[in-house]
Amino acid sequence: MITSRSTTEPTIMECPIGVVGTGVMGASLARNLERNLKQPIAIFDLNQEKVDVLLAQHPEADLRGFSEVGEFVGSLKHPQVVLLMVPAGKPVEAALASLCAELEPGAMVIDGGNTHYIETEKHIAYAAQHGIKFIGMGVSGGEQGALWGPSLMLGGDPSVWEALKPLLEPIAAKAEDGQPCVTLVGSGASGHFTKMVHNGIEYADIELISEAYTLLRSAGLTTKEVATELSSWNQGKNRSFLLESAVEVLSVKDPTHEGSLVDHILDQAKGKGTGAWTVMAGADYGVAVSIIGASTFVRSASSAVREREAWLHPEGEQTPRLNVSPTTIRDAYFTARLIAYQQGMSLLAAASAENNWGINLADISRIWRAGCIIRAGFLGDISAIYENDPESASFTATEPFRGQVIAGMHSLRQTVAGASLAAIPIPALATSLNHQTLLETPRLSTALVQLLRDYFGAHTFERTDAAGSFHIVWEDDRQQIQTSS
Ligand SMILES: NC(=O)C1=CN([C@@H]2O[C@H](COP(=O)(O)OP(=O)(O)OC[C@H]3O[C@@H](n4cnc5c(N)ncnc54)[C@H](OP(=O)(O)O)[C@@H]3O)[C@@H](O)[C@H]2O)C=CC1
Ligand SMILES: O=C(CO)[C@H](O)[C@H](O)COP(=O)(O)O
Repeated sequence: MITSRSTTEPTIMECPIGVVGTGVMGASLARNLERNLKQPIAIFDLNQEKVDVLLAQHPEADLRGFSEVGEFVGSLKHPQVVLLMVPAGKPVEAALASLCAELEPGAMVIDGGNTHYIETEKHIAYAAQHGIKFIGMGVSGGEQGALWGPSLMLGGDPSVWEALKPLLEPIAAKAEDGQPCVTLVGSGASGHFTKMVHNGIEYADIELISEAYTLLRSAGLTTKEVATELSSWNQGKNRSFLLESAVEVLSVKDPTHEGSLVDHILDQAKGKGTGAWTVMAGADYGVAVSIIGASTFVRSASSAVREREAWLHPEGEQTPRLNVSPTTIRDAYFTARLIAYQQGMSLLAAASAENNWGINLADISRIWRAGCIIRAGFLGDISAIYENDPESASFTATEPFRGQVIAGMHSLRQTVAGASLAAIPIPALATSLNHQTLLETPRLSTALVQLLRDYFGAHTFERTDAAGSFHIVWEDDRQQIQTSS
């Protein structure tokens, strides 16, 4: 059944793209596509009511609604292009299976949801059996971004990008220089991997801002004053969407009680999985994403209600007093934020090398300049560093960031020390300090780690003065033997 309000005639091969899933993101993206492509857009949802509501609420948009997959597919121009905006997991599998039965070989199915990249690899193989290209595409920007300009991270081959460019560039966010925030980030599942890492950085920055808020409150500022302080931080290259969002949410008064809304919010955060996936990917690829880890586990620890109750401090909710200035907290936050972005970039580089995805970090930082949740004023400078040196080991070790990190480390140290003495938990700031200190330390405690592993498990060790692997015959004469050259 066709439920389009825009036409009484059946829609056959008129739509350049169809959207499956008309929830928060799908509805906004369908409207964005219609507004920018100025062509009818097909929409389909298992929940017919959602389609009807969308059509009723937006009579100005030429959206063609369908309740039957065959008719939905029949409304698409060739090559057929479908954008899936359904929850990850079973809904993607179910939607893909029903589409593969209807679409013609050569069709393209884009999954714009937050699907785990390993699942994406399976979907690519499944669709290929039907001659269909499955494309994992990270979409960031939330509901408003989807409507007015998201950042889009596409994974696939160059022919897919050529075909989809005319559909995606018009709907993507535009950076200050007018460039659209969409690109082919690499092959295979790299689009979804990139979005996952984006969300990992999002977890870290949200936690760092939240810790800075707590510290500023402990330093004696009211919530209103914290909002003003954060607003003063949100300038020039330091500005970011998340800082701007913090200023906005901290300025909201509680609708039912005295004071700020934030004072009446339960201090137990949850997540939908992308932060944890980033931590697991870090472990898989051997990249320290420790700040993202700390930020993910804060949410778990905050929600461990029984354990927290068992340890609750007798002084209850008294705010500890912190003797660190707002300027020092600001510089600590700016420094930790750069270190967190670097961890995400390092993970992208490692996974790309391992999978031959061909991810270009300059392009990724370029398309994160607008539209996405982690957009920030300094991403243009990060992009320039990777443009100049695609193999750069670390943008933070390169100017202008190197000088900023060196200058900011003292503030980060003062802040972490002050918070520790005042018994204020700041896992993300503390982890940033430790991670950066580790990178700057000429000789680490991991020498003893090597030796202990060899002692109990004959895992061998490497030496500073000779190549190859060695083992000590611990239980005998403690001779050193070379196990490989
Ligand atoms: N919300 C956000 O800010 C962002 C979300 N994302 C990701 O985008 C994806 C979609 O998110 P969102 O729009 O928030 O989700 P919603 O739950 O709001 O919308 C999903 C819609 O898809 C429908 N649906 C489920 N299964 C099928 C199917 N097999 N065929 C057709 N329609 C189906 C659902 O119907 P029903 O209601 O009956 O279940 C629902 O209407 C997720 O992967 C999410 O993680 C990405 C970026 C930001
Ligand atoms: O994808 C997004 C933004 O780009 C979502 O906002 C993000 O996934 C929220 O994650 P969580 O609910 O786990 O905090």
